[in-house]
Amino acid sequence: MAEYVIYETVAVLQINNPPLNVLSHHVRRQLMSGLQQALQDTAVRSIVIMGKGQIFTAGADVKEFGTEKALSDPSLPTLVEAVAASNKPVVTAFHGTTLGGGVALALASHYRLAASSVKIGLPEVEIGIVPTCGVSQRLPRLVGLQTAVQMIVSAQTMSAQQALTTGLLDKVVSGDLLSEAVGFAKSVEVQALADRRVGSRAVPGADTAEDVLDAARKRLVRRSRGAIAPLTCLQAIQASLLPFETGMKREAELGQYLWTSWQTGALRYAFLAERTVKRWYLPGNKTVNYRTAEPLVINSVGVLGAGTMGVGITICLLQAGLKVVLIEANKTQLDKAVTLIQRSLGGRSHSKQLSHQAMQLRATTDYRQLGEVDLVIEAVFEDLALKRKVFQQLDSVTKPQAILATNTSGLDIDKIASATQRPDKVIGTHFFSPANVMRLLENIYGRHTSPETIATAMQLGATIGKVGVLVGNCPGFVGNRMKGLNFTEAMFLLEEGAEPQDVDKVLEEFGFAMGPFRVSDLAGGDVHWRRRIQAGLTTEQGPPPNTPLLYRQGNRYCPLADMLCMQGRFGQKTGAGWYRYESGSRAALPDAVVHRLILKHRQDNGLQRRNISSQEIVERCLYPLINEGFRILEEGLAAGPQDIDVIFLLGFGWPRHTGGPMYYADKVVGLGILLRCLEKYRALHPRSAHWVPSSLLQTMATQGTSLTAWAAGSRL
Ligand SMILES: CCC/C=C/C(=O)SCCNC(=O)CCNC(=O)[C@H](O)C(C)(C)COP(=O)([O-])OP(=O)([O-])OC[C@H]1O[C@@H](n2cnc3c(N)ncnc32)[C@H](O)[C@@H]1OP(=O)([O-])[O-]
Repeated sequence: MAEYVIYETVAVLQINNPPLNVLSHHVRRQLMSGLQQALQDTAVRSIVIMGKGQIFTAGADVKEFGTEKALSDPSLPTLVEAVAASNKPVVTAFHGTTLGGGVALALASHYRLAASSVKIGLPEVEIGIVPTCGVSQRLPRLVGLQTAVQMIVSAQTMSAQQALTTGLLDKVVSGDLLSEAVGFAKSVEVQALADRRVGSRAVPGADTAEDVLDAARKRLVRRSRGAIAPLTCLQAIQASLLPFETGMKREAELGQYLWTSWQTGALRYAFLAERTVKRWYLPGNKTVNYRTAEPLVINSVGVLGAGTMGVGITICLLQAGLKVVLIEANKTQLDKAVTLIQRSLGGRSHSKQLSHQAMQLRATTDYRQLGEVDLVIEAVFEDLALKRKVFQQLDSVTKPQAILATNTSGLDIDKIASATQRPDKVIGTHFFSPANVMRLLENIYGRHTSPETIATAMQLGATIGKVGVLVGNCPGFVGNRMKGLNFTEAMFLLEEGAEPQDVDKVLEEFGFAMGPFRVSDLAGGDVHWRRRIQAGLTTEQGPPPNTPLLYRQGNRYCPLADMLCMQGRFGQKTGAGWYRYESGSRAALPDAVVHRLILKHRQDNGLQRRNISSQEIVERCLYPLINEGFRILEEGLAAGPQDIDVIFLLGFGWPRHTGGPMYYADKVVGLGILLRCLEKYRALHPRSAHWVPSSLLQTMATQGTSLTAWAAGSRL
């Protein structure tokens, strides 16, 4: 609701809709009625709009979008325009965070005030909408095109000080916001309003406008990769150069265009899915869930292994204010890691000027220092025997109630847990590289993992600013199990006629930041090669004895990646992989050596080259992965499609504007079309088991059920 209080001649309207003061229908109704009351009351000479609680407002109510409530009177545009039309001065005073619709109210007001700690932002582009309600028209008039583009198109938040400098704020206050706002409102009661109305101003620096917009357009064309919201938002900003009323009409048209696009639905879904997965439960036993399981309190964490992952994990633990004991047997490696960690946390190594966070780190080669930690994250080399040995040691040196987590990217959690006397306290915490940057934490429970251990790992994820997704135990877990198929098919496409750069280009146009071959070169081809060797699919010298080159373990197999690794071409780190890299450069250059290797491979094995369309590349690379997602749901390894989608959005660079693989299949491709496509490729490639449609997909496609509707019904 919104509260209405009078302070002498000032009417204060306070939004009170905890926790985030979103501008839901009942809030808008009360704000509107408060505004009307203040306008009618002759004793009132000015109006303050502010928020109660933690923040001013998180903006429009995203959960109302698509429902009748979003349009019910007063809609947000109606409320905002009523504020703009007020003939008494309106002062908006914000604190905490002010997003979207909150900024719209502020821009329509005559004055803007904020607490010094405020963060101001326009996240609309991230949920695929234009910042309407006049934001795209008023903001450039107030702060200029350059700043408006930065705020609207890149959704960057602004500090109070920046907002003051750019002219978005009239004043930053450090005292009590309510009394400051009331005092300020009183001081402007006699001021004329005409030039305080942002809509009546001209955009400053209009002579350089085209240059600014052109530069932004070029940047966006390069970066948007199929997402339509950023360029549409830019068009709305451009309309601010027109007379205000014309610009408002254009803003509304562009807003409607985005609103009705499928991408907006996908982005809104992604926003909500990231929050839905926090409400975790065991797919096979819903009684074990975020409500019934209590996490342990974690104050100190041990990290075992100071390689790239160990360092990244340590940084995010320290950043969250936890104490960390970092263990590494190799002293040189340990020292190197400490320097990296201190540098990243802003402290200087070997000086007294270490940041407070860096001072919470104890780095040692001595395992016994783990005796007092509450939880250990093991990040040693990806080798089952090694990890089992390490867990045996951890079991003996840590206190009995400590949780033992493994940062494996696909090894069997139960096999690791069985090396200890406390399998109930063993869990997988799969971080993604770089661990201090990537927001995903794939948490994997084993057969014996206790609810308390799961709750603790999920809570730890939230503490360190990650989105934790809980999944069951299977080779590769959810992410790598699905992703592996994408690369498998990408390689088959090389056998049939494509070049690595063709496949990468199509998938980058689809929206991925990098295609599968560039990703492989970045990650290092040797990582998966070792895994294939361990799985018995290949050897360091080539195919295992008596194995056909193009078939392994009953399935079609492409040996091209193995051939590259046998030549020491591991990707960027060796200067060559699927591409070649000039010294010091990360630019992937097509390589004649790879071209000849593929050509020879085709010739040697009688593989016919044909032209492969972009559509086929998308279908071949993405549909088996999606089919595997259905299998994962069928096997009860993920609670719902949202969990899978969040893993791909946050861990694998899946383009957000498509919602994630499962949403894309359900809402963009259509389950019926997906099923027919899988069947078509199954007939063409009978030796690839991943084309066999999952029975869950078959049932849903045949019954015409929507995956998202099915999931919404089954979610806790
Ligand atoms: C200008 C023209 C038109 C206007 C357009 C707009 O304003 S568009 C809107 C522009 N605004 C945005 O895009 C808002 C973006 N929001 C954020 O960035 C963050 O929520 C935060 C920084 C405000 C708080 O972070 P935090 O980590 O403290 O909290 P958290 O993120 O975990 O969320 C807690 C709960 O609140 C829920 N919820 C949050 N916002 C909204 C909302 N607007 N609506 C409804 N619900 C919302 C969220 O789903 C979750 O619910 P659950 O799952 O528990 O049922």
